[in-house]
Amino acid sequence: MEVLPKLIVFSAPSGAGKTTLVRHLLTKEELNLAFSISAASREARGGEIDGKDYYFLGIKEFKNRIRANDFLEFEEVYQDQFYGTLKQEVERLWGEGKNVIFDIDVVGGLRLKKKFPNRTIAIFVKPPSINELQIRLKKRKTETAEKIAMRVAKASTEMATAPQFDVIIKNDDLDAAKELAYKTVHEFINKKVSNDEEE
Ligand SMILES: Nc1nc2c(ncn2[C@@H]2O[C@H](COP(=O)(O)OP(=O)(O)O)[C@@H](O)[C@H]2O)c(=O)[nH]1
Ligand SMILES: Nc1ncnc2c1ncn2[C@@H]1O[C@H](COP(=O)(O)OP(=O)(O)O)[C@@H](O)[C@H]1O
Repeated sequence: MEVLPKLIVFSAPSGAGKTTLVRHLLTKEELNLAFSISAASREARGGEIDGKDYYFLGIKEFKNRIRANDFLEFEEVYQDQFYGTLKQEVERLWGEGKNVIFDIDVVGGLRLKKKFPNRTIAIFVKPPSINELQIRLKKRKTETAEKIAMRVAKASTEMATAPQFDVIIKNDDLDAAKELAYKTVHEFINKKVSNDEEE
């Protein structure tokens, strides 16, 4: 048993606070984390940088990469909007000796856990209520009313997957959620686990 680089997965309905928690953990050098940059089928929007925010592949290239079996996991998260984790991204970060942290949807998160059961901790971020999700998304001002409605509509199905995760962090009081996230991740990355890469 060794202390191998790990996968730290944060999944949640949109607006629950996973990006906020992931960003907080990335500031903690002792956790030795690197963010997994996902591939997206859409083009970059203003201000977004290819290879930093996402690898913006475009739909044609994304589908080619699916056919080439280049993804560890991918999902059509919203209609015609594909997101996925490229195998080479995780290999790149593990090659640097980093623990890889993911901000991905619930289906993708559970898929990674199944692929690497020992090396992954799957964390579900639970909002106080679905109503609160809507309030947070409105306040965030990054989505149109239509997009918010689409995300909120999906939230109940996503909430139902929570029991399948290793840990549920309720994000009501943000400081308490940050503290629990830190403690959970710190403990897991120092744990000795057997290699399950082939499973
Ligand atoms: N399965 C999967 N989901 C992802 C991945 N990357 C991002 N997502 C999810 O896709 C959804 C859309 O992301 P979001 O940042 O809200 O949308 P954006 O405005 O297109 O960047 C969120 O639920 C993310 O967690 C990935 O690599 N795999
Ligand atoms: N505990 C909290 N209380 C109030 N607002 C929060 C809390 N956690 C996050 N937020 C805010 O809610 C919005 C959604 O959080 P974000 O991290 O972007 O969620 P996600 O990545 O899950 O979509 C952001 O504007 C964030 O600042």
